[in-house]
Amino acid sequence: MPTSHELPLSPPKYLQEDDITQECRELLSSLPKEKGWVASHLYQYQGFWHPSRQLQGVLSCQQGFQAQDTDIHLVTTPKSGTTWLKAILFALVNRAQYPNDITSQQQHPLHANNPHDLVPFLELKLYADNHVPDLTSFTSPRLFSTHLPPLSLPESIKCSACKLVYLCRNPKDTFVSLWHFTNKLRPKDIGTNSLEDTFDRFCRGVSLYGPFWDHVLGYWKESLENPGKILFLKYEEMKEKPDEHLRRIAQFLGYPFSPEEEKLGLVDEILGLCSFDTLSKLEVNKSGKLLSGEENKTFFRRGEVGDWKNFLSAEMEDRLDQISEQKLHKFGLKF
Ligand SMILES: Nc1ncnc2c1ncn2[C@@H]1O[C@H](COP(=O)(O)OS(=O)(=O)O)[C@@H](OP(=O)(O)O)[C@H]1O
Repeated sequence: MPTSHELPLSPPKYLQEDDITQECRELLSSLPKEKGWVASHLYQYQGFWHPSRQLQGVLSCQQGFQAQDTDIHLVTTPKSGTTWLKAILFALVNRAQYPNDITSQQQHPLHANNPHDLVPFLELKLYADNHVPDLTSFTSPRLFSTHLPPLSLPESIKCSACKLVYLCRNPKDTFVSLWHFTNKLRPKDIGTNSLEDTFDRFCRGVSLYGPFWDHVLGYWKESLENPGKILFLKYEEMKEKPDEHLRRIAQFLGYPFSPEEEKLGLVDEILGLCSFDTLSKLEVNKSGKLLSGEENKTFFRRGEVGDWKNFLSAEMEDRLDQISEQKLHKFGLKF
């Protein structure tokens, strides 16, 4: 018998693929399947690619989640700045609750909690592992997050008056960020994915919640049709004029800054608290972990626009530009 210290460590939750229901198992066996970036496989469900554990969360939240009219949902493509916008939305919406803490920036919940713990993903946290979450402790407005494409959102999100803030990022930086992130999540003994191989899969749409272009286009069209429900944002624009965008988000959500708050410099306070520099240096984000096993530090890498230039060849750049042109330009969407 091995002693406890000789037992192999169980893999982090995001790599566990057994904890799924019979219903999900049957569904998986009927779906198109490709090699995964981190977990063994990705499955194509409702047109988008998911690892099995994630798909279980998708099914559970589609079946169980009941939206409320006052809910706020942050919807993003993976690696588009979700962590940043989670922090911003949390600080914005809860600013009356922590007024002095924003100013002193000492006791604010963002100092002790990773943004993913404050604004949980529906399918990756709350409904993961076929869990039925108790949401009674969430006070209005409830803040949730998801990477789901429009078609896969729980019906009640589509039907209720809740608001959606959508964030995406140019596909080149998105891919480079995703490549680094998924390589960090892979167990050491299986090694890293090559840039070329994963690039090809990204271009073919076979990536987490991919095809990237279908995701972005779906929400772009929805936001044009229903601008009061969906606010469409780009990481690059947020980086360029963060204060302007924070005011836009506040207005859209019905939490505009008052003249007094403007005078107090609250916009800059929130942006400072949620900046890459501040968040990435906090102890919780240097050494903490999410319940699902990802280390908090994996969500902070460089936080810049244009880092793709350090990784992609001219041919890769061309290929991504061509796909974007072909798929997005005729709809008036450019990166
Ligand atoms: N505060 C802040 N400001 C600006 N940018 C930030 C911030 N926090 C995280 N990041 C950068 O966002 C990238 C991670 O994307 P996500 O947070 O969307 O990841 S995830 O989808 O939630 O896994 C990743 O981008 P890259 O650095 O290009 O990899 C992070 O570094």
